[in-house]
Amino acid sequence: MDSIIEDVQVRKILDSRGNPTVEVDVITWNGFGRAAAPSGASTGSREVVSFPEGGVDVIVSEIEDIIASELIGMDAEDIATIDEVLREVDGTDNLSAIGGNTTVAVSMAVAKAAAASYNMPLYKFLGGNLVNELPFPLGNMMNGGAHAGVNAPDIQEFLVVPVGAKNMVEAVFANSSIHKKLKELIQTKDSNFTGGKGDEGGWVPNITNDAALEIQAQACEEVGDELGIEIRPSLDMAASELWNADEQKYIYAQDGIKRDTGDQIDFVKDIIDTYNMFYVEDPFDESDFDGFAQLTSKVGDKCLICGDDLFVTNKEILAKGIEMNAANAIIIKPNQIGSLSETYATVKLAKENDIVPVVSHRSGETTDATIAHLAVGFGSPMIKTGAIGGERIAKLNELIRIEEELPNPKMGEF
Ligand SMILES: O=C(O)[C@@H](CO)OP(=O)(O)O
Ligand SMILES: [Mg+2]
Repeated sequence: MDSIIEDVQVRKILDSRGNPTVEVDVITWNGFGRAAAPSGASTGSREVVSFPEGGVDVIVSEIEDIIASELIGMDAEDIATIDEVLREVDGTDNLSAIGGNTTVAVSMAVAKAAAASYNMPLYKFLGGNLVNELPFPLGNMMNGGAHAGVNAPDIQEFLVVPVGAKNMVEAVFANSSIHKKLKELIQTKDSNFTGGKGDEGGWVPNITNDAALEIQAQACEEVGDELGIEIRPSLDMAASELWNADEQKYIYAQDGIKRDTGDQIDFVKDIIDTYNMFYVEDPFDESDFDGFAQLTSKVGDKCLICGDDLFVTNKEILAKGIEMNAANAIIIKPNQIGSLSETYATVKLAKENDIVPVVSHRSGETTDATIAHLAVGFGSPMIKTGAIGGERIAKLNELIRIEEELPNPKMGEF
């Protein structure tokens, strides 16, 4: 009774890039849940479609009523059934009729309303009373590729993980210290640096990939020494954006270099060895399971090789990756698959097969902090959600609050 849905409301709001997105309110007899959907820039081709034709306006003017009439009277606790109803309402495989961003925002708002109906935080509603692990923040420090301008490095994201942090507060502030340190270090390499930032709050320097890798490592070492904790460099190469299918090469425009798959394997392996990388995401094109598998077999014992565009949070595609030993980590973005229950199914399969699930933001975000709760509730040892900027700190600060609430908090285990 407490969690019976009484109303569903959809509105158009801004995302961090100034684009429209959907926010959904779900009202139950005794609760209320609100969630907003993010948007990607370097999207995987097998992701569900974010918005229907006509965009957010059509969702508000036409789809809201259809969803509300289906969901009113249902029990918000029954998330999986509600997610099925949303898929039925849509009727397509890729959610193009009502949009994966619509379904995911409804799905997350339903879960939050169910939790609120019983006066519970979402992480506890999803994970139970015994969850006590917090995710290490994978923080974005410098941006290139599709998240930055023409003169930036080709590698999309230069990230760090404060693997030695003993708690969330220490981890979050270690990342912000690295961010500050990098501003100084960029200035030594790029005298025209304006302090400009990319879509996720990382700096956008006009320097080569090599120079960026060097100062990333230097910042980790210097700040790590100052704070007395180990901080490791990481990357999201978003290599689908670099792959030219006609030439069968990865194009590094900033460096004027083209690499075939063999060169790319050597290049990435060399970076991992040289800089002691903790984590490398999407080092190959989204269709190249074989390239992923080759790299994972070479370095998977010492580095997380993570599939984002490769797996698009899709359980069936992950199953193929598991069979091929393509990766040992997976990015978890609810709006790639369109619902909370399908997101959970993918996380579960990953964990059962020792694949590290990394709950993640998108490059276009809102101040919605739901993914902080998903990371804790699903027991994800790492969360990728930037380092600074309002829409990024919304999640990090929520994790600080969750740490304070937990009776026995500890950092996650890999
Ligand atoms: O590639 C990525 O991992 C993400 C988030 O960092 O970017 P986007 O949301 O543009 O896909
Ligand atoms: Mg990625």
